Amino acid sequence: GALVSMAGRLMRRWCPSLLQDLHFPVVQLHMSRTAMRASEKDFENAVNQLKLLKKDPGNEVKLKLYALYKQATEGPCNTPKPGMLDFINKTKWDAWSALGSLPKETARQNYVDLVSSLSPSSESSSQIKPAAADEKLPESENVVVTSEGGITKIMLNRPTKRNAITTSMYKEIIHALKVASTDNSTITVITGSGDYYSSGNDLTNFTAVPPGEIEESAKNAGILLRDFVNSFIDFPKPLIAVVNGPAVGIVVTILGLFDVVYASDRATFHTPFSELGQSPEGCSSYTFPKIMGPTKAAEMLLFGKKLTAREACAQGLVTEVFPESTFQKEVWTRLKAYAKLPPNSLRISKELIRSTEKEKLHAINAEECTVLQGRWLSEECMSAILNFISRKSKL
Ligand SMILES: CCCCC/C=C/C(=O)SCCNC(=O)CCNC(=O)[C@H](O)C(C)(C)COP(=O)(O)OP(=O)(O)OC[C@H]1O[C@@H](n2cnc3c(N)ncnc32)[C@H](O)[C@@H]1OP(=O)(O)O
Repeated sequence: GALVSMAGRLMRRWCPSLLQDLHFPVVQLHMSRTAMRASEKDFENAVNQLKLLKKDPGNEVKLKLYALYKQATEGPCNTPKPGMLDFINKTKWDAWSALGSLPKETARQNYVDLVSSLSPSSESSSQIKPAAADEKLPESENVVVTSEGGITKIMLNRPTKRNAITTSMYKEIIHALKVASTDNSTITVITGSGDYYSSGNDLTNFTAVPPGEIEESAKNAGILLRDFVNSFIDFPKPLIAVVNGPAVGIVVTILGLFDVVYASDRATFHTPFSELGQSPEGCSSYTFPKIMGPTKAAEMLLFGKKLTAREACAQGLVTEVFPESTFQKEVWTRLKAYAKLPPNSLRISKELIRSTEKEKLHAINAEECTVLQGRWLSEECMSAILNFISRKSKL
């Protein structure tokens, strides 16, 4: 005990030197610039962007940046572990080593994402604006965004297609979340219009691709998916899913990134990835086993077991189930009360609950997108999608 407390005191005393030390990667990166590939341009920009930060991001973030930088430029940590009393180098070594075999490309991307989350626009939005008159946000036909009474509601509005999400809808949702993260609202809600919550990815997203552009298109879809999921990982306010009906694919997998999930007893939860020749996304390969245990998660993610709302609630994926007849009334009454809570307190509490996982989630998201990109080019996936289009298969 005495040794630990002495170590703590020394660590606190040595903190300034830890901070200085962590600037090291920036310098080293510039020395090795010529060795970079074109795809590393973003990484280089991120390093430059970091130097423009006005606010010190704190030791914890600097340590993460250090570890990601080392992983991105040198790969997994295989240097000898510094001695017990070499606190600073041991802390840095631990952070780098904790990234395990994270691919260099993923580390680079995570570094870029982390720096972008620290950018001046994020800095200035760390405080919620004082309450002002309720405002109407720009609307599109398929993603309808409204803001009223402290609640920003993002509604998937393509009921004739079971609210399947098109490429432009992904972009609209990303934009809506970005706006909601700094608007006057206290909480943000995602829901669907009509009978379905959403049937997930619009399977025709992949069918309008000219031959010869398939790989490029899979790459772009991977980037879009990564950005989409990142916007949920980073969303700073309480995020609530109001699952009004059946939910399929991506809209189910990202539920692990929501703070609260309310479901009608008519809702079902289905992740048919194997059937589609695909693999899990939305960080579900990590969040589902964590939420429901590995064997229940495997039944859903590997074998596409469809859960009823009550089963999903018993597994911890859903917070509470309401009878369809009173679903909207009960849920919205509750949400209106929650939206009256102090917004800054909610945001700070969410940060406490979620911050320790953020970096890991970004890494998992990047990895899942890389794997999926490969899956989309596979024979298994292409024929599953063609089967759906030609109506030979329905879930
Ligand atoms: C950036 C890329 C990210 C990729 C990662 C995401 C992965 C996923 O989300 S995987 C999950 C994909 N979703 C599906 O596989 C669902 C496919 N849909 C169905 O199986 C069924 O449509 C149903 C069970 C959801 C509903 O069945 P039913 O009530 O009988 O309705 P219909 O099948 O007649 O559908 C009505 C209408 O809607 C169209 N539609 C439904 N879902 C989709 C979809 N996911 N993609 C494209 N279109 C969809 C369906 O084609 C019908 O259209 P019309 O024939 O024009 O009426």
